[in-house]
Amino acid sequence: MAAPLDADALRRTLGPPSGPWASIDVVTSTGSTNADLLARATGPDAAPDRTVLVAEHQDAGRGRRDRVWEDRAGEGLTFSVLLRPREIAPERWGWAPLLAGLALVGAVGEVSSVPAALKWPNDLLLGAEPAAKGAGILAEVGGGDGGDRALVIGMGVNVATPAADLPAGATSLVAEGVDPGRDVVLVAVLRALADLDRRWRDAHGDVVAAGIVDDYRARCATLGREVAVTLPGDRRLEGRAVDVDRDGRLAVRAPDGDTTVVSAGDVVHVRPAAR
Ligand SMILES: Nc1ncnc2c1ncn2[C@@H]1O[C@H](COP(=O)(O)OP(=O)(O)OP(=O)(O)O)[C@@H](O)[C@H]1O
Ligand SMILES: O=C(O)CCCC[C@@H]1SC[C@@H]2NC(=O)N[C@@H]21
Repeated sequence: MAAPLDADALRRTLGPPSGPWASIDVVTSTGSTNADLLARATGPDAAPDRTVLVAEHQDAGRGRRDRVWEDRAGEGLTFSVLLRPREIAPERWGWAPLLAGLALVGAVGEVSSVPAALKWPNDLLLGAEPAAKGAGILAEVGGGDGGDRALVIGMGVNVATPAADLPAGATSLVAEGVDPGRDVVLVAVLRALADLDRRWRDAHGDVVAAGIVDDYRARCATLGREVAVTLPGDRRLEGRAVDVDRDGRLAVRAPDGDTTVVSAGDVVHVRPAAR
């Protein structure tokens, strides 16, 4: 097992006092860091804007649609951030997982030369083609409808997990031949995410004006590909992924030219279309 993450060292590295992050805590084990921060979204001890919670291990890590997120203590990086972007109307918060994806892809590029790209809506792909899933993102909204509403963005990154311990279809930085250290990856992600969050808030959530949509399109491996999108009720949509729009939705053009736009919250699966 790699060295445990040291919260004091992380705070020091991010600068006084922890850069833009209000607090950074590391726990040895928990169910889910997303669940923990959602529980602290509201109430007398509500977590402040820009709270970070890292777990060495989660025993109930979850992905989209209540899927399981697997990690092995000391090998993966599992953490969540709680944001209260009051400058942005909650209708625009759907960009959160895409923003986090941009932070991940930027951070991996900074700490390694492993090819990294985004699979819309919430996966980071690592390695040469065919790339595999190296990280996943789960964004959830907590708190009430009022001023205590909060965004919780969780990320699971396969850093030091050996290939043999990974679930099918997954990879890790170590499996791709580099071991930058979980602390180094975490600091790079938190710096990148803080920058993107600042740009997002400064633009009041206008991702076009902030240049965030263009950045996302440039890193999105889904665009230009033939995809099969499964929607609730076993509905299926096949065609070429042609755009990610200002609301973070994917536009899919069917062979007959009809274009359908799908939201991240609606999709069950996005897979390469069978040829
Ligand atoms: N450590 C891990 N690394 C990579 N993948 C994981 C890990 N733990 C769980 N998974 C996979 O991630 C899935 C959840 O992610 P998501 O809901 O994005 O589905 P997906 O399989 O990545 O996407 P899609 O079905 O659209 O291809 C889980 O069902 C599981 O298969
Ligand atoms: O691939 C997915 O569907 C998303 C996976 C998200 C996993 C992270 S690990 C930290 C945070 N806590 C959780 O329970 N899930 C997210």
